Amino acid sequence: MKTADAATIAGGVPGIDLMEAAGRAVADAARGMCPVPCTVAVVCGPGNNGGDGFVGARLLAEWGYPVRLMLLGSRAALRGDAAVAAKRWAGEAERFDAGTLKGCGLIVDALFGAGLTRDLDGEAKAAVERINASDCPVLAVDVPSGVDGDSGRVRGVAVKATKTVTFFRYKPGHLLLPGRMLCGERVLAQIGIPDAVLPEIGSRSFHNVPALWRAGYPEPSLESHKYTRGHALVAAGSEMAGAARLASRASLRAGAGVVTVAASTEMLPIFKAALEAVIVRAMDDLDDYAHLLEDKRRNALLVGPGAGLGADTRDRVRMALGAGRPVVLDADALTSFETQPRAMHQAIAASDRPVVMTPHEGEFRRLFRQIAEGSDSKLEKARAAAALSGAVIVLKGADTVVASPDRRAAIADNGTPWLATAGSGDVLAGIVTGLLAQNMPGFEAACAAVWLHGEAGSSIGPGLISEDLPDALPGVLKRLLS
Ligand SMILES: NC(=O)C1=CN([C@@H]2O[C@H](COP(=O)(O)OP(=O)(O)OC[C@H]3O[C@@H](n4cnc5c(N)ncnc54)[C@H](OP(=O)(O)O)[C@@H]3O)[C@@H](O)[C@H]2O)[C@@H](O)CC1
Ligand SMILES: Nc1ncnc2c1ncn2[C@@H]1O[C@H](COP(=O)(O)OP(=O)(O)O)[C@@H](O)[C@H]1O
Ligand SMILES: [K+]
Repeated sequence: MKTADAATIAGGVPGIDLMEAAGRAVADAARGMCPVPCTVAVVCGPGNNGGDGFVGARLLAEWGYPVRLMLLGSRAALRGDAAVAAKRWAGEAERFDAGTLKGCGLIVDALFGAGLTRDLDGEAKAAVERINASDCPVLAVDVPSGVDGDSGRVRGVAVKATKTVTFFRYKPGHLLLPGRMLCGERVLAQIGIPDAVLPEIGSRSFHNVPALWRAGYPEPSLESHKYTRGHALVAAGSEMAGAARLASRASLRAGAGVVTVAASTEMLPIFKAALEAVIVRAMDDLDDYAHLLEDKRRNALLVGPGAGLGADTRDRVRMALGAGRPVVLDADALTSFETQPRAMHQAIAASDRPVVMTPHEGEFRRLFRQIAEGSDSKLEKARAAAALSGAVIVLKGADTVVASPDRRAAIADNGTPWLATAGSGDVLAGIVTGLLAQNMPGFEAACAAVWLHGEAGSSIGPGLISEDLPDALPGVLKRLLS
């Protein structure tokens, strides 16, 4: 945002104009929250976030709202645009104390935004605690004060907002937990920063929305046949047949033309009975898997769901990675390398095709312990793991991060807590595999799969079980592709 700001100002738009536009967006949002004028308490901090607050306060007062403005710090200490905005505010700047929020109908939190540099303590912490203790709705300017915009984490204490207005683009902290929850409803306001500044910023962080990958989404043409749409091979292993079934069905729904499930002979009847369109092949040992890999039409491989832990699964992972095809590693395929993660990274390094890993937080910690303990940012954790392993990392959860070894990373926010149900991750792994079978590049396939999985979950909602997810995909895809 500093670069965006500087480039916009260099392009001829004065900084105070940006602040005026930001303040206006805040005032508009406040008016939306309280259409009938109520007393608004605007709590301003010592930097430009406070400057936005001064502008918002002035406009609300012009519109007939009784406004009380409180300032943390002294008016004389304000600098730059914030000092200009404060000059344009004709009213008082009160000290913020226990009594000042009494009788207010709305609080505007303009304490700290992008300039938060350390944990809140002392007077700033007390101010946030007072805001949170009041039962007023809270409108946060840019980010709820105390939330780190880069990581979404709380620096000591943070405002719990009802609504947050931010500018130009969302920041990671608006999408990552707990920041996203503390934002309440999010509003994105355009304040005059042109998109032309984006190349200069060169951000590698994205919101996982279809614009990021839609252009490369595979669609069949009149000339397509099932083999041109790709052939996914799901190694089922000997445990939990349901996991591989869910993944296989999801691969088909994601558009793979053919899906083969490889399972032990004793498990075959279960698969044959449950999956009509899926080809079922016996795999009782590693030779059987090697034999299945000989057919090069099987062009995307999934190992993990229901695979079982141990040497057999590790061997299958090595064989898959050595087979010159895109590979998805999930669940037991990940945990089986808990004591020898480097062996997995080496096998990945030897593959020149995309590899996608889909760990939840627990699996991630097992594989990337140092990274998990060394950073507070889910975004940077996923990025570091992608760089270390050479795989696209899908670090799952309500704020799933997809990170590529080339440092691109995308954060999703379209899922639903109803996805927290057994087997849901197996479906996700199956969707990724189905998209890789259709030659979607690794990062894009993983982003698209996470988005589709989230949409499918959200379209079902309460009562969702994982079996529902593959069958919700046609509706989601119809909306996406039309
Ligand atoms: N960029 C843009 O395009 C636009 C940006 N705009 C707005 O500017 C905001 C960013 O403004 P900003 O950079 O002045 O930082 P801001 O968030 O006000 O905080 C800095 C002040 O807080 C202080 N401080 C920090 N941490 C602290 C702590 N823990 N406890 C106590 N104090 C602490 C810090 O003090 P210092 O570290 O210097 O001691 C400094 O005084 C941005 O969020 C948006 O709202 C818009 O106007 C539109 C255009
Ligand atoms: N609270 C939540 N909000 C949104 N999505 C969630 C939430 N909890 C879990 N999920 C998603 O559900 C899936 C669960 O996967 P996983 O933990 O591997 O489950 P399983 O092993 O049972 O299949 C992941 O895609 C994850 O992102
Ligand atoms: K704020």
